[in-house]
Amino acid sequence: MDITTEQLSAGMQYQLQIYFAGTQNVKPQLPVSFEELEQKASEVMKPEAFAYIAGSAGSEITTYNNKEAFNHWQIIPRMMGDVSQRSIVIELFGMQLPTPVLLAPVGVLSIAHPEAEVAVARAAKNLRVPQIVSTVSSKTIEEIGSVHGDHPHWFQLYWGRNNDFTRSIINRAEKAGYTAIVVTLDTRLFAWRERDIKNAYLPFLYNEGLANYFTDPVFLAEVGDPARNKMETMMHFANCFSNPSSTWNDLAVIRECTKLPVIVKGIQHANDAKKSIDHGADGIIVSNHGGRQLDGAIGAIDTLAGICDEVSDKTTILFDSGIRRGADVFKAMALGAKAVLVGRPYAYGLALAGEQGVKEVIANLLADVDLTMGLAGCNSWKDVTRDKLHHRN
Ligand SMILES: Cc1cc2nc3c(=O)[nH]c(=O)nc-3n(C[C@H](O)[C@H](O)[C@H](O)COP(=O)(O)O)c2cc1C
Ligand SMILES: CC(C)CC(=O)C(=O)O
Repeated sequence: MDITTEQLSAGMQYQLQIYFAGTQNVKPQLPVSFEELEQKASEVMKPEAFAYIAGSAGSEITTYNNKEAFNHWQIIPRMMGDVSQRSIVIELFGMQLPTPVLLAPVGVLSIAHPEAEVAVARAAKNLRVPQIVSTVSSKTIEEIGSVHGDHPHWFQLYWGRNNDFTRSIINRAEKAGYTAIVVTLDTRLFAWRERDIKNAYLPFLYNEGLANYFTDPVFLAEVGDPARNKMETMMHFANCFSNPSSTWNDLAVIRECTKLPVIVKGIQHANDAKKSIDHGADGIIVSNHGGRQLDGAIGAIDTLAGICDEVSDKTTILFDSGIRRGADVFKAMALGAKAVLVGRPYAYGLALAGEQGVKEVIANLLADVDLTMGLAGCNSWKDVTRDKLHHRN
């Protein structure tokens, strides 16, 4: 009997196409493993731009902990269930999405590729994966939003002292079709990043990542011509970018600005998860910013179980920081996440091959997710439960 492609799983079909291309001497364009991808990106990018993306806070132990912590959780596979009809579809904020992966907000992407977030948007739309667009994107939220059209795209807010700017930028995001607002809480201070300090490199000082500020009526009304006085412009940017004196009660400002779901990013403790719910957030992203903010922090995946135990019946929980492979996605979902975000891997894909590079990196990850689910003996995320994991300790 011939095996039809319909009988093959998505992940296997994808993999067989790669092997088949190999018989014609066509090899994948990009390295498949994250470690080789990162290495290759380091060879083609400007050293200071690569260091900005790859780097983390201080000794970079938090990024190491993120990776290591995934090894604390080990998958216990089950045999001989029928896993021929798998689905990695999820539901998120009333929306059906074909996969559990979202593209994390990654700012200043013009340091990786001239088409920056616009190339990412094209790839995301093609793969039907939502993109979360950063306030400090290199292209404007309107340019990126117009690529997406009806395809889901969310806006990530850097929330500073200037409430008029906050209202203005949320309003622009709503008009440009963004369907959720992600408020990042772990970046109220800019971390001590040794690689960037050594290189004396901060992309904003080269106008990278300022597209949304330089097109915002509130920002422009205060600054006038941004080229006129660079120092003054930077002071206004800092004012709009962060506010270390804000407290939970201030979340009301954002809640009052929008009817869209508000999701807070950077939660690492169950009590903060509870606070965010009490103050009107519709969801949380358990994240330590990929290790880029607090040096010496706990590996992000190790905080997920406790947070899910406390609040998963009250809110929607997403996860990021260190997702590199299908097994990482499986573990986060088994611990209780409803979806995951991926950061650096797609930034490297972008640096190496633009839109096509982002597509390849994410398509590889999705095939791996599908195969991991099947090999673990699961058909859908309903089957991916805590009892499929063993905690090594
Ligand atoms: C170069 C770079 C820029 C980032 N910019 C933002 C940003 O603008 N807003 C934000 O909330 N998070 C930002 N992040 C953090 C990501 O959203 C995400 O939390 C992190 O990259 C996940 O970890 P991973 O890179 O290990 O996948 C950035 C991360 C990187 C690597
Ligand atoms: C302005 C920054 C803090 C952007 C960012 O989130 C990052 O570099 O991690």
